[in-house]
Amino acid sequence: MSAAPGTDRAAEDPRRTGAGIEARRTAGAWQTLRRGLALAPQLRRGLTLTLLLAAVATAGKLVVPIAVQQTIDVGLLDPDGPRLGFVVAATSAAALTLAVTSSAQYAMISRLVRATETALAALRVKAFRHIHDLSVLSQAAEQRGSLVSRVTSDIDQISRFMQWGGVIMLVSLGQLVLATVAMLVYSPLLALVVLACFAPLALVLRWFQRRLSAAYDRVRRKVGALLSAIAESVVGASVVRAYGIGDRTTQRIDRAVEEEFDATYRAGRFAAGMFASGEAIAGVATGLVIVVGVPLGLAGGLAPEGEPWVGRLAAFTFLVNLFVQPMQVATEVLDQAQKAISGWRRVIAVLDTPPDVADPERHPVTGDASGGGDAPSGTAVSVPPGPIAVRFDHVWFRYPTGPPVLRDVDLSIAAQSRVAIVGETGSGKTTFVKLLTRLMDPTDGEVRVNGVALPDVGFSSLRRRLVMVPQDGFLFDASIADNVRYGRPSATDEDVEVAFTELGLADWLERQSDGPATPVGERGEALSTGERQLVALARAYVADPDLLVLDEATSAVDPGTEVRIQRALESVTRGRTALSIAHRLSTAEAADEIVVFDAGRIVQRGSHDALLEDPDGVYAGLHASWVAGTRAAVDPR
Ligand SMILES: Nc1ncnc2c1ncn2[C@@H]1O[C@H](COP(=O)(O)OP(=O)(O)OP(=O)(O)O)[C@@H](O)[C@H]1O
Repeated sequence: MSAAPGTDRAAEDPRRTGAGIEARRTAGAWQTLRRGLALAPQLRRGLTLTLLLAAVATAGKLVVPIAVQQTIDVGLLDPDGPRLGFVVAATSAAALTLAVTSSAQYAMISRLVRATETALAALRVKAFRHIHDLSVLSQAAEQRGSLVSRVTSDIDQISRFMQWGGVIMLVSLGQLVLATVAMLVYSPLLALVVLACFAPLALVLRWFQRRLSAAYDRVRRKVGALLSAIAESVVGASVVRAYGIGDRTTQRIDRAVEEEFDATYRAGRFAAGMFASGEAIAGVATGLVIVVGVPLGLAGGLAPEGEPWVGRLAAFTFLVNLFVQPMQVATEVLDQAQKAISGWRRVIAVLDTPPDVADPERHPVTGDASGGGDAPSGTAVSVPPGPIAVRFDHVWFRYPTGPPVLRDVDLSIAAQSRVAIVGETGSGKTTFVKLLTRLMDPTDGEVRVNGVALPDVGFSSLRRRLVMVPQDGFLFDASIADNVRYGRPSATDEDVEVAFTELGLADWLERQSDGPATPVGERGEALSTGERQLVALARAYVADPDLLVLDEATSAVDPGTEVRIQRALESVTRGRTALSIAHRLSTAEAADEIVVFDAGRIVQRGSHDALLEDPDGVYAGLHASWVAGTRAAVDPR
């Protein structure tokens, strides 16, 4: 053996370890935003025009206060009497400006929505494809499920911020600056009064926002708990009924509903408090503006000597409102910005995790499995045509968390031979076939098909020529025919029926209520375990691979179905290289060769009869227990 078998390339890769992912999660906000923008270039497209429109929309906010001031001071309170012509001109100009700025706002928001949705849709596709590629080694199926939901909610968070928070942030900031400048121009003293009122509000809002943020976190946790309580009770409905634990399950759901209600109500109260205090302080500030402004105006402190000041005071009350709005939303927007940045961080961390098993068609085999590279590399090859021969060249494998489970497996399998893989539970059989079908890559050594190393083979060629029928033969919630078509999407109804006939299952198919169109239910629940296997075999048959890998189901089926499965297996493996993980004596007996695994090593190889000649061998032991098991099944006494 050339390299230390305990060295797991995947597990040692710093990009894939927990520490590596954690480091990326704590990357700085600026760095994260830059990476985020690089990953979603559509966000930057046309951004200059969008920002310009935002500036126009924000400037428009000053139209009303200025129009009010001009109408009163210049139009109505002119020393020579009201100038109605000016009032009409001023209000018309204001209306026109408002129409322009509202259109600018509409255009800005729709541009922003289009840019973010396009970018985030592309990001979603990229992230989900990548999660799919992360495959079996580092994650169990459930972990992948939670990764999918995490990425979904992270991207939603980013989208919410980009479309709502981002706009508000831009407009609010501009609004705050404009309102402050306008107030300072009209009256620096009154402006100071307003600023003094809002200083404590900033503190109050910060306090509310902290609590609100914690309260919303709690709501999210409670919603999660509620969903999992409901999902568990639905998925495990049969166990709940079988053990009569319906009451306990209902109580758990009731409790979860109550806690979710409490959390939401509490968060709602904080939000109400936050907005109410903003409104209250705006009211106080407006009151103070009047209280301080009127004497100030009367004393000539609001306008130059001889000029009217009432309009300025009225305009001030509008400016206070313009000033308070950004203050009210600022903390919430900042909170959203934080969440969006941490969402970006997590999505980037997922995208930066190199796939355990990279498709050379999509991820170049240059050692740079950066995860983002979708460019065709041109290095992918196809499995050479003809029947498939397999070579395991001193293969070692260990899962990231444990000791080696395959040890120096060195094996050649001739094309078109039928091989049964046998061994005690946990001896490494499933791991062996996962390496053959490239669900995982060896820690050390190499697997080749027709002389080509598996990592060089493009997935499209690999999946066409090598098919694995897993133990549970997963069925989708569709008809029997549609499930079979997953093996070859172009298969016609006739092809499907021919497949069942060829496998000796025509009579079974006919007996189904609606023939090939019979729905199988969720996960195939409307069929028995054995029947699900029959459909899975028909699916493998229409896929017409050159190498078929079967993980035989361990669950017992009735003798009639057992005979059908054996017959179907016999047909489906004919003329192909076939490897079966055999849990049944009959499968082992029918094989051309049996490979016996024990504690990760191949300990015996040969035909059934030859292997039985060694009474102390592992195979003889397995055989004895099969025979005993079969006898017990026939005669349960
Ligand atoms: N995802 C995993 N992570 C860590 N260890 C694993 C994982 N999958 C399997 N193992 C371990 O690898 C060893 C071999 O497992 P494998 O599933 O290949 O055995 P098997 O011979 O197919 O068993 P069975 O007949 O029960 O299916 C076992 O010790 C198992 O605990």
